[in-house]
Amino acid sequence: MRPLIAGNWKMHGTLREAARLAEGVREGVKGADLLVCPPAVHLHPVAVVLLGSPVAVGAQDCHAAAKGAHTGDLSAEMVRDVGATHVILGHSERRANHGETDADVRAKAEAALAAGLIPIVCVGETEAERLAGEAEAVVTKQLAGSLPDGFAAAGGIVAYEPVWAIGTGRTPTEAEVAAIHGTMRQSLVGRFGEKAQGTRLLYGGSVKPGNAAGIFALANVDGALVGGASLVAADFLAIAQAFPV
Ligand SMILES: O=C[C@H](O)COP(=O)(O)O
Repeated sequence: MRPLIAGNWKMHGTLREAARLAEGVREGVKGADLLVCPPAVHLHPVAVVLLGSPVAVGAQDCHAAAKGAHTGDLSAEMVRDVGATHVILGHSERRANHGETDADVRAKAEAALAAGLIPIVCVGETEAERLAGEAEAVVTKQLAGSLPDGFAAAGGIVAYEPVWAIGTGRTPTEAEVAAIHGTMRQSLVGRFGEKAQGTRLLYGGSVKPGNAAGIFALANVDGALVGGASLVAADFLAIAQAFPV
């Protein structure tokens, strides 16, 4: 399957910096499918910069409701309307900072699918859970609770992001990544059937140009969700180039 390299810009940058970063990615794209996920206020201008290019645009969150009295929130339809095709859901920063549960993430993913957006649902264990030997159980439970029926058929994407690897420069060993991704594939195929063999499983957490090739060579790793390194166009593009195509 074609790899997807997604950049999560989180809460960084001015409008001018977002536009320049998008231009840099647009100028260097080749090979893998690329996606950039700017802050919500930059979604539309970044989508305009990337119009007609192979680089897709995604949001970092959306509300579960189609509309209503939800001050400060954005519906999946609004996100779609301004040019996004994807939405990251259930990132550990939202689970931790906004108390999002698996049920919340599932409801948001349902809203995303209804609006024609491809959800990228994030799962991952904390360091304490990893040390307790619970990583695979935690991830399996998060997948079961966070993914709606129809997720695989609609092209939904899963990102495995161990919480302790995000922004820390630390990563699991390649064997640990391969083990979790294999478990996720099994779990998805068990629930959704053979079509889940085609579900993209991204790895996220301190992916850099220097470690991308080793991670991408692993079975059941179909791309990456990149944070810090996606804020520098050359680094993001170098990560994309590391995928064996
Ligand atoms: O969504 C992206 C992840 O949280 C990874 O962030 P990072 O590459 O800065 O570790």
